Amino acid sequence: MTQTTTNSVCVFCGSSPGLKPAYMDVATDLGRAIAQADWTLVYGGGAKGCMGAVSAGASASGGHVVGVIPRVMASKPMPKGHPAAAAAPAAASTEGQGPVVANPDPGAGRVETIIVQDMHERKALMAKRSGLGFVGLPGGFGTFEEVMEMVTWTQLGIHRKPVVLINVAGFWSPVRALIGNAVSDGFIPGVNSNLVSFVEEADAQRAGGWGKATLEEVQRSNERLKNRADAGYWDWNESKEASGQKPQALADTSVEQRSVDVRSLTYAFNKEDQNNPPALEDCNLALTRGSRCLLIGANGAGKSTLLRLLAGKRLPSQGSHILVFGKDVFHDAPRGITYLGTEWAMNPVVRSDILVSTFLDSVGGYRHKERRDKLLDILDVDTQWRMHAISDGERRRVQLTMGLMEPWDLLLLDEVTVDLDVQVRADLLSFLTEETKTRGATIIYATHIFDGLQTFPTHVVHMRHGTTTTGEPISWPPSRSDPQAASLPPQAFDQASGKDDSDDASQLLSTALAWLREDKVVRLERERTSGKGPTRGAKAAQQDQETDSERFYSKYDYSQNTTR
Ligand SMILES: Nc1ncnc2c1ncn2[C@@H]1O[C@H](COP(=O)(O)OP(=O)(O)OP(=O)(O)O)[C@@H](O)[C@H]1O
Repeated sequence: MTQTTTNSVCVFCGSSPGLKPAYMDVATDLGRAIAQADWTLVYGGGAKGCMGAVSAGASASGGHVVGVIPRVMASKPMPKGHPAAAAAPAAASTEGQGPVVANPDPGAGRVETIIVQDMHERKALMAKRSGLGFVGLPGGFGTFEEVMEMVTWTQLGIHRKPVVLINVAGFWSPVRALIGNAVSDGFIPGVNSNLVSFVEEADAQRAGGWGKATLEEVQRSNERLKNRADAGYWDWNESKEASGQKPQALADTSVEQRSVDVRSLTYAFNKEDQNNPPALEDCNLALTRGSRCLLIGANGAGKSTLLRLLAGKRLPSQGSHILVFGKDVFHDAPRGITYLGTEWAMNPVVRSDILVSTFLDSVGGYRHKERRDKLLDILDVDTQWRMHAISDGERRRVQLTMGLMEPWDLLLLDEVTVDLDVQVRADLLSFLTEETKTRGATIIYATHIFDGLQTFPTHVVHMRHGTTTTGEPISWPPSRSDPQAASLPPQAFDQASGKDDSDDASQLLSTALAWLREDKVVRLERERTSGKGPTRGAKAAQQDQETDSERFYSKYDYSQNTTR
């Protein structure tokens, strides 16, 4: 059974416009309460009706909002017959100008959109991202179906999370009556009737609002379920293991079995600076021993920052949780973590006139002769080179020999293969794969170069704007039975990938390309809705005032008179 521990709650509700003000007010209040409690709101990604109100309520109060929306809804105008199309027949869906939720009021919060292929993937992902449980506001068929399926999954043992229905204006009373009928006629065991609970007007008055009362009920029901030994009929992981499939999630492995366990990780370079968002926010990453995980993300997505935090080089914000082999990396660092980053080559010491053999011995090469010699062969290093008189690629090979000589249990690689020639890179990747298979070592590798990597990773993680986009890493090669795979673009499953401008693209490269394009669209949309306009590119530059340097150089621009 899988259980995510982050404080997040998933809200199902209607997205039709023109709903009763009472419903809209409750939705707004719920969003606000979620933000104030510092929980993440996971919802269906719509901008109208209760959906729009709950997300606007949360983001206006500075909350973190995650919208999950199928691609077709995110990119097409409202179809005929949809209540929203009747309200504004000429307008394209605001759920969808581009693959981004057009939240009408992004407020101070962080609105994030995850595009999925279909409704099934949406539901699976929302279920996964909901840490504490599900809340049902008034809605139509879609809402009925979603809340009932989430209850069914708890009854079946697929997850263990409560459903709380907000009974504003008695909207859900018929459902309560229906459950009562099903219990008395023997369709639902009596003990399971409270898998669904209801928040009433009196609860709202007592708690000081519908939102607060609902959050209290979610917590109460969550605790109740946690302590119920008999909740859930079957063990789904057991049945997957029996059929030879890998268990889907790591959440059930003990902390000691995991090599890496990052939960709700947040980090700001400058905590005082309120204008800049943290470099990392709500990152989650859990791996078992022997995993090879690729971090994929655009420049500035937060890959290096995450790797440095994992290496214990920086102190994460309070409430963050980084364990490596069950130990806190900053306060109780475990042995066996090796971090190799690009900054090493900038250090003047490694550019001084020193013999490579002396250099390697100075960092303990003599203690690991066998591994050192193996690496000297793989990386094709001449021990008679002098560090100040070698190429960047050669210096990188020395760094890798040095860093990999001592056996490591967790290797954090930050783009250090960038200047290796293809043969050395391929041999190195084989060596690393072997290390994970024979010694159970774990590797996390951030790179922008995907050539020859298609078969390397066991997992991939997408980082977008400082956060991981899935609660757990996505298994690679991808499998449709992995719930995390819902956030992969279709190219990931396309054996004949390579149809776009990346000629000979592997599925991995096509996936990375699709993700990064989507990330850019999300960023541009976020900039547009924030009212700040573009912050990068020519348009942003045009908005800048003429600078002092521009004035200076235009005055003394001798290049105009120079013959080229
Ligand atoms: N020393 C620093 N001080 C302040 N902000 C920083 C610092 N280093 C990085 N950042 C910011 O943190 C964010 C994440 O940077 P990071 O280096 O982790 O990204 P990355 O994904 O590794 O990018 P790249 O692919 O370019 O290496 C960026 O927005 C960056 O501007």
